[in-house]
Amino acid sequence: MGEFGVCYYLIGNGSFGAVYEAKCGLDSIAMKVSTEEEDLQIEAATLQKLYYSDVSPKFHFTGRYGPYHIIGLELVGPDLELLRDKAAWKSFKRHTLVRVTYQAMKCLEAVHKMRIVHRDVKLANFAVTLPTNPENRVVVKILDFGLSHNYADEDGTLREDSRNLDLRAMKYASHDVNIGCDVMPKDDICQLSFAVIYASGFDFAQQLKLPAKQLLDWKQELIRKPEDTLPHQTKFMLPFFDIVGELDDVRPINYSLIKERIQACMPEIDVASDLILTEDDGEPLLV
Ligand SMILES: Nc1ncnc2c1ncn2[C@@H]1O[C@H](COP(=O)(O)OP(=O)(O)OP(=O)(O)O)[C@@H](O)[C@H]1O
Repeated sequence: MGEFGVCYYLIGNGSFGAVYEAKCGLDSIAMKVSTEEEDLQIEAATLQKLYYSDVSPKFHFTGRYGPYHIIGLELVGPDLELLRDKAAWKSFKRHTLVRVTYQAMKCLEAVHKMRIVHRDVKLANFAVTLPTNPENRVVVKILDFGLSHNYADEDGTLREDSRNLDLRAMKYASHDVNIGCDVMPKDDICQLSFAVIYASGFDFAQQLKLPAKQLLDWKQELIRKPEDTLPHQTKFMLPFFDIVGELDDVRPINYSLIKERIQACMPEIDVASDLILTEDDGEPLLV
């Protein structure tokens, strides 16, 4: 119990801090607490830019407590890593996977529209909203802008990141980032495609343990020949992987076409239809 009768519960742990739920009566918010001032400032500024896009938790305030920097933000529900972990066979069902991919793609589209690259796209950095309606409908939101970067000015001039982060060693980075290229929007989408493979039940953690060269080759093959490289449980999403493989840093990204391709992965359902957060044996289940 903290000041003013506020209760704090730990809900997430990160590399440099933690995320708490702060509960005061019926009101709850999330508080992200970190020792990394610059990353948190960038995150706060990015969340403010994205406030009206509705693809990230709403920004409430920033503050400081001793050595800790704090962001108060909208509390969301479970993240996709946890939901995958709780799902049977540690995989989303196909109809859930295509809807999740569609919504995650919409998040990236809104982020890129602001000339921001996220650079840390993974299941743990997407979460569903808290259900506030009787049908438990939820939407996917994108979290954690600590590594994000405003990569271009309004006139399109590319901007350097003064933090000089070396993202080459990031195992789940895209092939191009691993070989030293700057992260551009297509690399966020490529990281999303890895998250999709993981969400389909593939043991991606094991894949990441491959020697660096082998892992790099696999990523390249995924771009060149997704039909031969995709694990069997993700093959039905070939139309999506085909278009991800065609993306480059020169031509503008056609987000509508990518969303059409996600729809083509499962024509029998509407991929833009609602996700429902329900429970199975007391565990959260996304359908
Ligand atoms: N607004 C929020 N509402 C509820 N839970 C949240 C919220 N933001 C983050 N979380 C939870 O906390 C976890 C860690 O959050 P986040 O990724 O922002 O922190 P981080 O310190 O940057 O983590 P990492 O270093 O692992 O990337 C998330 O995976 C999610 O489970």
